[in-house]
Order: sequence, then C-alpha cells, then structure tokens
Amino acid sequence: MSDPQLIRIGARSSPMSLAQVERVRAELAAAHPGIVTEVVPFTTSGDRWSGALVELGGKGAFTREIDEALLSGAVDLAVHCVKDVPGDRPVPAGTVFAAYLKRDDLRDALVLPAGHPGGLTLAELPPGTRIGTSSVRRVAQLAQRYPQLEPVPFRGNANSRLAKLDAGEVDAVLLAVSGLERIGLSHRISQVLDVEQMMPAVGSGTLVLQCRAEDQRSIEAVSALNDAETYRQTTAERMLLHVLQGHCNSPIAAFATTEFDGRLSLRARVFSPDGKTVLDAHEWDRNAHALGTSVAATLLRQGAHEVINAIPH
Ligand SMILES: NCc1[nH]cc(CCC(=O)O)c1CC(=O)O
Repeated sequence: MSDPQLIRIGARSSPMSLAQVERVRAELAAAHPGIVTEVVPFTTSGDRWSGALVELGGKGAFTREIDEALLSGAVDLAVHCVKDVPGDRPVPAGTVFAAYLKRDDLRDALVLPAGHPGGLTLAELPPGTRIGTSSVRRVAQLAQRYPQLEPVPFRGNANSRLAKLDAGEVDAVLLAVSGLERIGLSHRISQVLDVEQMMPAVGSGTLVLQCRAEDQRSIEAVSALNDAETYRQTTAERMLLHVLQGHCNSPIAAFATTEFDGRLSLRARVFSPDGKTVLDAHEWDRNAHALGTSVAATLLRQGAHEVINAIPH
C-alpha cells in the first residue's frame, strides 16, 4: 500500500482565498478520497502593499510568492483567481495550469454601507457619491456611463474593504459577485451589474489550479476538477489578453460564454481611462485560441495598442 498522496496547497491568506481553497479541498476529497491536503497560507506583496499595484509591478503581486513556493517544492498546488494572474507574460516556466474550476458568477456588484436601506442601483446614486475601487477597468466604465459618480482608490481584501465601507471611508464599493458569495456576504449586494454596464475582467469568477510541470501525480489528481467549458472560455479570454499585451493597469474587459451550438462567444472592450474611448468586439468560434486572437486583432485594428500604451504601467 503506497503512502497516501499529500498535496500541499499554497494560496493567499485572505478569507476569500481560504474559502476558495476549501472548495478545492472538498472537490479533491470527493474525486480522490485517499488524498491528504494541507493548506499553506501566504501574505503576498500585493496583500502587504496598500498603494497602487502598478508600483509593485502589477497583478503578479498576488501570485509571485506562491509561484516561487510551488517551484521550490514548498507547495504542490497553487490556487489563484485567474483575475490575479498576469496576462502579458506566460505562466512561470516549470509550472502548468492543470485545471480551471467550474466558473462562478462573473459579474460585479454594487455594495452600500451596512444599515443602508439598500436596493439602490448605480443610476440612482446621488451625484458625487464616492465609489471605492482601484480597478482601472471599473473606473473607466463608471466614467463612461456614470460620470456623476466619484471613483476613489480603494484597496484591500474584500472583508477589509467592506469594513472600511461600513466605517464611512466611502459611500459604496464595487466587488465581484463571486467573491462575495465565497465569503458568505452576497446578502450585502445592492445591485448585480449586468455585463453591458460593467463588463467583467478576463478570468472573472474563475479559479485556476497550478502545478509543477514535472509533477504528474499532482497534475493527474487535480485534472479531475477541471471544467471543460471554463477551460475553453478562459483560454479564449487569456489569449485575447496575451495578444493585446494588456497589463494590470489596462482597462480591458472581456468574457467568453458557450453558445447552445457549442461555439464560444467572446466579447471584449478596451477603454481609455476617462471612458471617452470604447473599443468593442464580439465574435464567435469553436476554437478558443483562434477566437481570442481574432477578437484581439479586431480591437488592435480599432487602435487598442495606442489606447493601452497611453496608460503608464
Ligand atoms: N481575486 C481575489 C483577490 N485578489 C487580490 C485581492 C485583494 C485586492 C486588494 O488588495 O486590493 C482579492 C480580494 C480578496 O482576497 O478578498
């Protein structure tokens, strides 16, 4: 009888991230009852830094230390939100994305302070309402559709942002529906924003399981958790981001869905930070890589390269 397989799981130590890890552990246990899992929490440089992420080199600030631990053998599996994985560089050499979990809700939500009568929509908020968000994608779309509202830079894990909201630091915040659901706070949602008014980021609602490329045993174990449609959709979205060479400070929004006939639909927009320029594309294809490349090419023909590179990063 061989020793039970141990999988040490590396992830950020925020409540949302640890809730995500518990989903992975439960799905692994259901697929492989004999596997033992351990959680290794990390406070990443992105978690320690309260300023603008661009000063840390962007989104990699939430994944770098965990990827290093994976490569060093300190952990066997990294659990990341796809939204946190840089799109303008390949997956760290020596690692692979072994599975994408079935996608959760990919939309954003408006949240008001605890005790507020609630139920207000973005359109109903009074002019000058301070909206806490550091997402350039969200800020650009607010500027485009709700120029009367006032975005305010706002960082921290979801729980700390809600605490700061409730303490009156801002009047409202925008958070991912999937994140609120994972930390059991979806009752705080005042409005779920449809994708037309707030198009999501690449990888929204999706978790990725990353292993060492040579660790076939862990790759095989987690491959049981892969959701084929999420894999296709995320591949198309990340291909788009790769071709556009979008970085963490790029106001790029995109999401792929699977049509009834099995074709993938990919919608994508590139915004100038002030929301005055909106490049838009929507195409279909059965091949995820081809679709991501084609939609990116369409946006590049509309001037996406100039819009993206006009933004410091
Ligand atoms: N995708 C989850 C994620 N990735 C990075 C942060 C923190 C965001 C920040 O520090 O501004 C969060 C939210 C959370 O952990 O609750």
